[in-house]
Amino acid sequence: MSLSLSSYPTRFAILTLLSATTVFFFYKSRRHLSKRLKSLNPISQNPIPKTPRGKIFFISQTGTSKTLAKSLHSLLNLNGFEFDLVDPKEYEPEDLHKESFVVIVSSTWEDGKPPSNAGFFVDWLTESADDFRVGSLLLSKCKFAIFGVGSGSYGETFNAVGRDFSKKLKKLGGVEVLEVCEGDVDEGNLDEVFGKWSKRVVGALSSLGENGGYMGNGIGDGSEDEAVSEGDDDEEYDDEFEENDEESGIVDLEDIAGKGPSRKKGVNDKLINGKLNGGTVNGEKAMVTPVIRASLEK
Ligand SMILES: Cc1cc2nc3c(=O)[nH]c(=O)nc-3n(C[C@H](O)[C@H](O)[C@H](O)COP(=O)(O)O)c2cc1C
Repeated sequence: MSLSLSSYPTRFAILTLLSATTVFFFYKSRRHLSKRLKSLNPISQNPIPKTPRGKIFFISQTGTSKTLAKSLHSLLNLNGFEFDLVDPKEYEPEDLHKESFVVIVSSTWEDGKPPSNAGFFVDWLTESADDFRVGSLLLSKCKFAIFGVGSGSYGETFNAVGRDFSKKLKKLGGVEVLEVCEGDVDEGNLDEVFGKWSKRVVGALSSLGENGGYMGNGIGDGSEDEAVSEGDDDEEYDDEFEENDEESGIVDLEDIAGKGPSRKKGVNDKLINGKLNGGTVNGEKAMVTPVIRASLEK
């Protein structure tokens, strides 16, 4: 049977073939175009991960530390560093491991204890730091600096809380970027000491920004003149950062890291067995240890 171009079936077959080819190439070119557009716009595919804003915690009974923390907050904002001023009472310490930079301004009270707004925060840190299974990498992404407010007349417990914070955060892997600064209300120069220390915080943040250790939008280049907006103090800031002390003693870190004691209701509510219910034991708020929590979430 001979095929003639003029025959109806042949024309129909050619037309069908042409249509199918056109549809195929149209589809292919659209896919190619959309792929190209995506590759030209990498942000839509790989959004830049959001680094959490820094946190300034004020731990204060009568407001002194809170006032100082507020002034540091203004100074950091003025220098382009994004920080939140936080009352630890309102903070979930379980989120600490997500923080990139934490500043604590804390006073010390009777018997070297912290003010009441830090009760849970301190208990959480103590439990976590004392539990060898939590490990020393829990806060390894968190850099921190501490300013203590106390009175020298209390002798051994002078600024005990600030020093204790430093020890516990370091034990959990936090990286202390400045030595604890111990302000003494009895000396009459607390504001001045705090002002100098604040400048060193700005300097440290500027240096970290350059090294990619902190993703604020700091405008300084690490020099004190540029980083600090007021004052004429020429004290050098200390930008030596302590290396993360990676001590061993970690048991099943994957299960436990980032899971210190929690006050999140959902977690506490899961503990039943007649012991814990609604996050309380005999009417008191329950502390869930990392170990209990890890086994709950398995
Ligand atoms: C009852 C009492 C106990 C104190 N105990 C200590 C202490 O043990 N160690 C210390 O360094 N300062 C101690 N202080 C001093 C406070 O830390 C100081 O007054 C500080 O300015 C309070 O800051 P705040 O208002 O931020 O809480 C104590 C003060 C009072 C009134």
